[in-house]
Amino acid sequence: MQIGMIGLGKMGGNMAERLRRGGHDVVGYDRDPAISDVASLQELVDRLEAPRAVWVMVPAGAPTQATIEELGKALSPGDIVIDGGNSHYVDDRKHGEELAAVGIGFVDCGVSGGVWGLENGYALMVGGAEADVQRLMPIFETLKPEGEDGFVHAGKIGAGHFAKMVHNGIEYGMMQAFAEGWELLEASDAVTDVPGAFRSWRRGTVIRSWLLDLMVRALDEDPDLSELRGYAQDSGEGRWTVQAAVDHAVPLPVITAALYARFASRQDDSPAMKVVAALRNQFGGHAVTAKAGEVEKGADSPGADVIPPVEAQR
Ligand SMILES: O=C(O)[C@H](O)[C@@H](O)[C@H](O)[C@H](O)COP(=O)(O)O
Repeated sequence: MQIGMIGLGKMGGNMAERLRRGGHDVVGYDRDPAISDVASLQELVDRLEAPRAVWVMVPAGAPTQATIEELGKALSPGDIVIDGGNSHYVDDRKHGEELAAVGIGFVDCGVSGGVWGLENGYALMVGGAEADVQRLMPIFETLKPEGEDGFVHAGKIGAGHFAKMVHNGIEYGMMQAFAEGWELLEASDAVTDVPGAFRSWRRGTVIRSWLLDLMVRALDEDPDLSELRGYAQDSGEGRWTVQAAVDHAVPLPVITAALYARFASRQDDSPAMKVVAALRNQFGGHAVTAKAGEVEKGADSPGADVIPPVEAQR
């Protein structure tokens, strides 16, 4: 079928390519004229036959909001907008209502698979009215991985991004568990081949998974990850997962800790731990470490209350 794709970056560009390979007629628009098929969003709309389907694949937040507002003015009743970015499900409800007011359908679609999706297919989590989703099935069929799984019509508008948000929360927790296991193996001298241990877990174990495969790939490229800084960004989905958990009073200790570990990774020096050190010094005279890195003496001798690693105690 014919579809417009707005945003031809590493996700939208690859999705447009997968759709073309699947026989669809894709008209792509990007702010970068070098990769765009048309000069403007209006030209994209003019090039599509009504009733149109336009897939928005731009960063969540203000860029998605601005694009949907523009489409609300340029499209006609009966057309459908699909938001395939990592939008907050709360925004979907607002976008759905705004477009419905001018007769335009709206479907939210959480997309997983990253840069591997072009070849492997993208897992799709869709929210919207049954009739709109059915109309878009040829597109979803081409984008999704081959076989039965990799697609869900999760519920009404917002459900697709809600499902993707929870998926990402799980992603945070799983990645953090691999990360902590790796740090412990590296800290101890018990296992002399740490990349080998991870590689061995890819077959037969309970924790074999794509994330484990990617971990092995990263260790193949840089066996002790010495090229990287321990600094992890986040793009919002983990925060929204924790916020939703608070709204529903659902305990989410693992995902919350994984999110906070990312925040901690961005601090060169922890303000909170300064307070802990200062209070230990105040009430117990325990040693503190000065900014320059020298140990300042408290009532204890420096390091007296530091428990040595188990290996050193033997
Ligand atoms: O399923 C996926 O393909 C990923 O989850 C993808 O959507 C993206 O890599 C994350 O959104 C990154 O999220 P953070 O920047 O929050 O780690």
